[in-house]
Amino acid sequence: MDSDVRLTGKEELRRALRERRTQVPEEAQRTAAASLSGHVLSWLAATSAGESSGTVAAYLSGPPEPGTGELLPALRKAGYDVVVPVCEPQYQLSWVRWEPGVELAKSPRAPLLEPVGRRFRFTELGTIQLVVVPGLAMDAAGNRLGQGGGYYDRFLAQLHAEHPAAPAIGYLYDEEVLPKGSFGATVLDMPLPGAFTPSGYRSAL
Ligand SMILES: Nc1nc2c(c(=O)[nH]1)N(C=O)[C@@H](CNc1ccc(C(=O)N[C@@H](CCC(=O)O)C(=O)O)cc1)CN2
Ligand SMILES: Nc1ncnc2c1ncn2[C@@H]1O[C@H](COP(=O)(O)OP(=O)(O)OP(=O)(O)O)[C@@H](O)[C@H]1O
Repeated sequence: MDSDVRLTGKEELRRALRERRTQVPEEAQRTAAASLSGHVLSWLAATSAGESSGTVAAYLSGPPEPGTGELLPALRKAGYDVVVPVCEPQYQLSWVRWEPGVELAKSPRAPLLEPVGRRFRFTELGTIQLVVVPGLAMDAAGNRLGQGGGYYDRFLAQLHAEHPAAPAIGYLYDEEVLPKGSFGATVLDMPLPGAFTPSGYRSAL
């Protein structure tokens, strides 16, 4: 993970970041996923004053994303309801409850697996303690570079309008927290307050 990422156009930057993720050795992937999971659980324990209830909206990672395979069962074990996104038409997300062993099916809209089961709008989920947001990078101002669908920008705009207090935090490798201005942001981009990384929670400026 020590190769430089050239700071050029968004598409080229996405390609370089995806490529760098594919270079992370398996052992380092496992260690990173375990650290990330631990930081999310510690953050939740610290912010919810020991009350492990409510919903965490996370996602099912696919290679080469930082793994959530350890995080999701740890969240359930700690007492949270866990939901993961399903891609709907017009780049909307709905949410399905995740449990260990839940049946998965290939999304018709994205190269991803999604749980089979009842779909909820986020407004039906009760208290959202945390949204764990996927992405390829965050800059120091909290701007997020995602996969390019705009699913999370739309969702986070709706979430912010209805539940302004619900925290939405990135889930990245350390090297993906980039200097401010590393990529262009528009008014539609929803800045994050910070990101979980294997070394800990990294707050945006
Ligand atoms: N694990 C994970 N789940 C996630 C996301 C993510 O980043 N990671 N998403 C974060 O947003 C959403 C899906 N994001 C997507 C972003 C772009 C495209 C995309 O480029 N689709 C192409 C067709 C791709 C194909 O079928 O090969 C397109 O719409 O033209 C698809 C999904 C919801 N679930
Ligand atoms: N709130 C919104 N309403 C309508 N269109 C939006 C909104 N947010 C983003 N878009 C559009 O979605 C497209 C993709 O946006 P962008 O490149 O920022 O995606 P991304 O954040 O990388 O992707 P994702 O959120 O899926 O990870 C752009 O055309 C953008 O204009």
